[in-house]
Amino acid sequence: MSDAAMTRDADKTPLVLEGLAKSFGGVKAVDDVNLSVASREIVGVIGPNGSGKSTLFNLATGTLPLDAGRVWLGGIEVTGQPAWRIARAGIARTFQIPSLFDNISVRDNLLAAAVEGDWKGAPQRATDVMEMLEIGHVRDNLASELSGGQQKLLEFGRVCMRDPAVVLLDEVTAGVHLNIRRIILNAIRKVRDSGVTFLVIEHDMEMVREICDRIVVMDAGRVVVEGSFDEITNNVEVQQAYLGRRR
Ligand SMILES: Nc1ncnc2c1ncn2[C@@H]1O[C@H](COP(=O)(O)OP(=O)(O)OP(=O)(O)O)[C@@H](O)[C@H]1O
Repeated sequence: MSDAAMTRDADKTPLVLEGLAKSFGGVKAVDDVNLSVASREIVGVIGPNGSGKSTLFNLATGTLPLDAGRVWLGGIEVTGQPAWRIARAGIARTFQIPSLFDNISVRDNLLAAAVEGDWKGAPQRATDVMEMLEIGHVRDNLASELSGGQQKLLEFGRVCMRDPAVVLLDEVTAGVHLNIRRIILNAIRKVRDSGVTFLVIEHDMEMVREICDRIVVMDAGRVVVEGSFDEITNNVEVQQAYLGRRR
């Protein structure tokens, strides 16, 4: 961590986003978003296409530079730091399209993720992760030989190998077979129970209902509503956001 890093001893909240903002030309992709995610909480981020969900993830992980705002991980400010350094501070993410090493095996993909994160006990952890995600039978296959769903499992496995405190999942179950969806849901719960905090972008409302403790709804770059599944599904503003009507 650089000298510029600041600590907030009183607040070890795993993830705090304060006033995040990002515009592309005239489009306010993320517009003054504030969000705290508590330890072991699974928070869902939903909203129509183009509402700013992926941009929010890119800002939180340092993949995109912020126009304004601050990011805190476990009480340590990481605002403005490069993505690799923010990753080392304990945040890991998946992408809508898995980013794997195509030409090495499943097991080596997992081990490579540990090299980037925490190598301690990596070979055993890789075995445990493959068992949890039910991909042990393809351990020696190249990543490029996997089905789309297996690639999603492997990407989630790579996140687990980094031993993060906070995980950001970007539509991790989109387009996968029901069986793979079940494996991912169970794995998320198991990893959460081990002490990890999740922020998940999800279009699958059934998954949101099953797994999220709290849901934030984005529309046009802003958080419009926050609450439980029942609260947000009964909310008029949410219905307006999804139907595309503006106040
Ligand atoms: N690199 C970029 N350059 C220009 N505009 C961008 C860029 N990335 C995002 N945008 C715009 O910012 C807005 C928010 O996009 P973003 O991808 O964050 O939304 P999203 O909620 O993740 O959408 P989806 O559900 O379709 O993935 C959109 O208007 C989008 O066109």
